[in-house]
Amino acid sequence: MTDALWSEVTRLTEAGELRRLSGAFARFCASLGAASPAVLLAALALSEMEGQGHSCLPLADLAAGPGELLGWPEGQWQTLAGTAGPLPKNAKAWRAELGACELVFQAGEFDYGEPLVLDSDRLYLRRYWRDEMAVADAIRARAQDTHEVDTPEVRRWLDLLFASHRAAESPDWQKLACAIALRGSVAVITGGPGTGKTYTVARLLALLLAVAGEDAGRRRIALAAPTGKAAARLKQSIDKALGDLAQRVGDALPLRALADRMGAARTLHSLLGARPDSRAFAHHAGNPLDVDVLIVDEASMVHLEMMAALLGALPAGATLILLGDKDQLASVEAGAVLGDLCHDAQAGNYSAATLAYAQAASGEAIPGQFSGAGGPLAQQTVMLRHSRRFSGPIGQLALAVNAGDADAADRVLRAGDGPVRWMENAHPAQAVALGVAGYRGYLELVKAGPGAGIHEDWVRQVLQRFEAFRILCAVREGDWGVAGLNTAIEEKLEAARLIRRGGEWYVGRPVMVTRNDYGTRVFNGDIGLTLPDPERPGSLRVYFLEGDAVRSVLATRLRDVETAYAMTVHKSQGSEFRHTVLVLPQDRGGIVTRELVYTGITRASEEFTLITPAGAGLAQAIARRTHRASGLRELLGS
Ligand SMILES: Nc1ncnc2c1ncn2[C@@H]1O[C@H](COP(=O)(O)OP(=O)(O)OP(=O)(O)O)[C@@H](O)[C@H]1O
Repeated sequence: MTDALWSEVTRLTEAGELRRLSGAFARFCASLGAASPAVLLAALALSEMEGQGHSCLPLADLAAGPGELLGWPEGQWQTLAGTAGPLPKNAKAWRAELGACELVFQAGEFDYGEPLVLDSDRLYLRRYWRDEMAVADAIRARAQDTHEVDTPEVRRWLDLLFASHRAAESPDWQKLACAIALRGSVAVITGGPGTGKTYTVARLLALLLAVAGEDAGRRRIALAAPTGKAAARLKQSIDKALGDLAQRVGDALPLRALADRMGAARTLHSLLGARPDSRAFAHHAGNPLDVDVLIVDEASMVHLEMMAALLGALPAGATLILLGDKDQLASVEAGAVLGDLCHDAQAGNYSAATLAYAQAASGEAIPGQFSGAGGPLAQQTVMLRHSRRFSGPIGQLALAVNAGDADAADRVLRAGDGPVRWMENAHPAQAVALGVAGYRGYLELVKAGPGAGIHEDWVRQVLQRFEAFRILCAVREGDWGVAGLNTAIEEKLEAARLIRRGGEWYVGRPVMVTRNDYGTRVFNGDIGLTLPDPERPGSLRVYFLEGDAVRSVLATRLRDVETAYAMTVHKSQGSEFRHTVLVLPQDRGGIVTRELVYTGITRASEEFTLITPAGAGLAQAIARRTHRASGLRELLGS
């Protein structure tokens, strides 16, 4: 009876329409025991959903046909579903069908370790269900764990710490964020670029120190981020903010000692103790992290499994502060954790108790429009709403895109002066020419060599110049994608005699690491430049910049890398470039979304160029939201 289904699965797999893994998973389910073709079809769809970052398959989507959600061509789901015989007609009927199957675990039943889990009206792969439950339970428990605060004392400190400026917004959400974070064991501070997340968190650290009294010197504070670059950036900005603050508060608080004691910011992988060839980390509930306060930046990049591992490894008494921009693209892997956690961030939905506490502790009154009946996490979440370094045309464009206002975005793009440019109806050659011009600066410095100067200083300068410009793509394949542009840019750079390729590795080649390698300590997403090894003439090393520190690995030791003149917007998260060029492909439906365009724009600090071919459908892209199915919001009770 399942023959028709398997032959359609084979056909779709061979046509590249279906992941090989999904077919294999469905067959694995079939091998475990009696499962109807309908259940096998659901397992197949669930695996495809996972491949696209969804943590579950809502039964309503299954009943309606998840073809659109999966971005499948019209009719493809119907054809596949047709081979599975008559299917349950609605979510309720699917629930009954799946609930009766011995491959499906339901809460309350004896757990045989079935591969599929049905929770409420969502179907999960067991691993994602376990992670989602773990994240929801841990966050809920932490959000409810608020403690008594000496509000007059906190107010005095906040007035001192925020004394040097007039708030750019009313109420002063930065001050409120400190007060709210102080009382709990979790806080989420979200905001767009330049809204002062790190500025705020530096003051929060000072506040924690101030109220810790005699314990202050013993508080262990750790900084972390999903990538090495983001971690280095976090440390740099916190150090700077603490340094500025120290100058002002003088001896009132030992802030310099605090900065020294914090040590370097680490990647989440390294903080948790990632081990080669294992998904398990050295730190977990049985061997928790040795921290009192953990600050995680760029939290939008943290996927579900990582968040579950992080929360599992955090001691109960420690405080977790998550920083990030909820409107950026979600993590590459499954989940949209920050987005889910920030469900109430825009509206606030603060309870009367939160409003009263926040006013007493900060002196700031949260306007009535932000009051509501949000769950426990909403009470511990603050959105910073005013950007300080992003107010010009780039900021206006980002705001317009984020608000879904295609007309406003169009106006900024067409103004045609200043730092924003739109090359419309363009040809890929124009993106290539821009690339050659943009990369010329660092390649000329490479050609000039270190001269009589210090090799490391030259390397740092070259890397900094390379970091000033980047081409970002929405897709990997095709003339408008990473692969096509990298090839074309390399050819043109060679023709312009800016590079000389003798083989795969050549002087000046920028590379991106595509897989974690614990042996060489390079991680997925790290970007480095290939330059001569000063110790061994004729051999090449790849140099990575982390903050101001330079690290290098012998080029031949790097296995999983790709050339990185152009890279995907996804991989650019956590980085910022002086001039960012965003290349969008022809609209093929589904790929280019509002979050992708917003993330691309917000990578630019001084100059932004958009390049689109005819028929790019920018307005449609801005209207299209990324949707990731997940049960986290419901599980959190918000
Ligand atoms: N209340 C404030 N008063 C004065 N300057 C501020 C204030 N808040 C932020 N700034 C300044 O604005 C700039 C951006 O702040 P910050 O780096 O903390 O933002 P961010 O939200 O962390 O940005 P990103 O998302 O890019 O990391 C910094 O130069 C910071 O010193």
